Amino acid sequence: MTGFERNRSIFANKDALSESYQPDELEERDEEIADYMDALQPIVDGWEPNNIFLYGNTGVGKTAVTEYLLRMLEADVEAYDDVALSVLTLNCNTLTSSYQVAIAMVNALRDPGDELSATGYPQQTVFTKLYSELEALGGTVLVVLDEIDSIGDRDELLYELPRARANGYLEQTSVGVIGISNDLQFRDQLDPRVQDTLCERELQFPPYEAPELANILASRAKIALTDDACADGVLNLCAALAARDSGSARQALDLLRLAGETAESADAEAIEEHHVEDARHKLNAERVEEGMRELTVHGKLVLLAVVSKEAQQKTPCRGRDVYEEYQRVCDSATTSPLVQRSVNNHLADLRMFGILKATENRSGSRGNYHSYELNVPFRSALEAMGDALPLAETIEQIRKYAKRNNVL
Ligand SMILES: Nc1ncnc2c1ncn2[C@@H]1O[C@H](COP(=O)(O)OP(=O)(O)OP(=O)(O)O)[C@@H](O)[C@H]1O
Repeated sequence: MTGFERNRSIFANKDALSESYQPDELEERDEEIADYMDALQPIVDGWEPNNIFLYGNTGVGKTAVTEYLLRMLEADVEAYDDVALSVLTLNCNTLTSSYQVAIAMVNALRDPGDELSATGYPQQTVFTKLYSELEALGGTVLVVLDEIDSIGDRDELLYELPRARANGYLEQTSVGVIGISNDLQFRDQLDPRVQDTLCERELQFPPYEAPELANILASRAKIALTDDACADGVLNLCAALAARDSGSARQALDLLRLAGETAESADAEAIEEHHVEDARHKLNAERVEEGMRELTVHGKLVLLAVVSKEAQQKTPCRGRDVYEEYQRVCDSATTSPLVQRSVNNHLADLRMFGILKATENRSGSRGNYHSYELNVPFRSALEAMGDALPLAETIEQIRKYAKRNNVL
């Protein structure tokens, strides 16, 4: 066995393709940056900050542009003695109510050891503690709430925080909230009063198109890859695939990184288009597997029933056939089955997640019904279920059927 040896044939700085990397320059967002700067301008002028709501699909640069502009803003306001700016950034992805967000804000502002516990206070008490932490800061405080939609409809803080000064809770401090979301419906679901304050300035980031993604990739590849590490057409292919699927720069960068890793482990001298294709398959499979692992136990058992029907080459099949198979699967898992209506709900969810495909059939006077089949590769579904369910024997049986029927 040979030992470890540094490999720098493809990557010069692989970290430049990672999620945590902060690029010095942002490509293709000049217009959005200009609007964003305009919305932040009152802070530099010494006035009350705007509240800003920023939305757009995943991976379109909302966080990257926000971090870039706030770094710039913090540096530039140093020139003005009458502006004291503090920025408090919070990712709300695990915080599902105003209460939890307020606790997290207080704790981010307090010294270690002096934090609030996560439960046990009336909400208004937590808000009062938050106001006193904010008041102690003085000046302008920008509160950035990324993934703000996680807060759901328990959104009182989003109403109260921007009005804290007007309502007399703060005297020395002005608060501006920047809410960031990739849930396009969140804004519309907000209480109209919250909408009015929070969405004082709205910025929308559209998905990237292929030529824009190609430029983003080219500027990142200069830092991340060695010279000649990319065959002609590779960056354009990554850009085209990501543009067609999501318009996400994250997806384009992930594709390039994974294609580079594939090329590296094959000892290739450069990344070729077929490495990108391999990377795309791997990323798709990972995405589906992640989705499948997050299902509830019965969601997984319903999916396993469809996998089993597929192994027997009996798909597309009707809901009631899936239900019979599901009852057998529950039997082998020694789990009590749900009623058919609940299984139908699971089938609808699996379809919504893109794991199953359903075709509508007409059956004359008895109305329409759906036929279900897998919408993901059989092998990925079987492997994900193998990892997620303690049903080795049943899964082995399904694998045997699948082999016999050339499904696997
Ligand atoms: N215009 C750009 N120029 C350079 N890199 C970019 C640009 N836009 C996005 N990126 C890069 O793409 C990745 C994803 O961007 P970012 O995290 O800002 O997306 P997002 O819109 O906040 O997504 P999400 O809603 O999923 O959090 C990051 O690595 C970021 O550096």
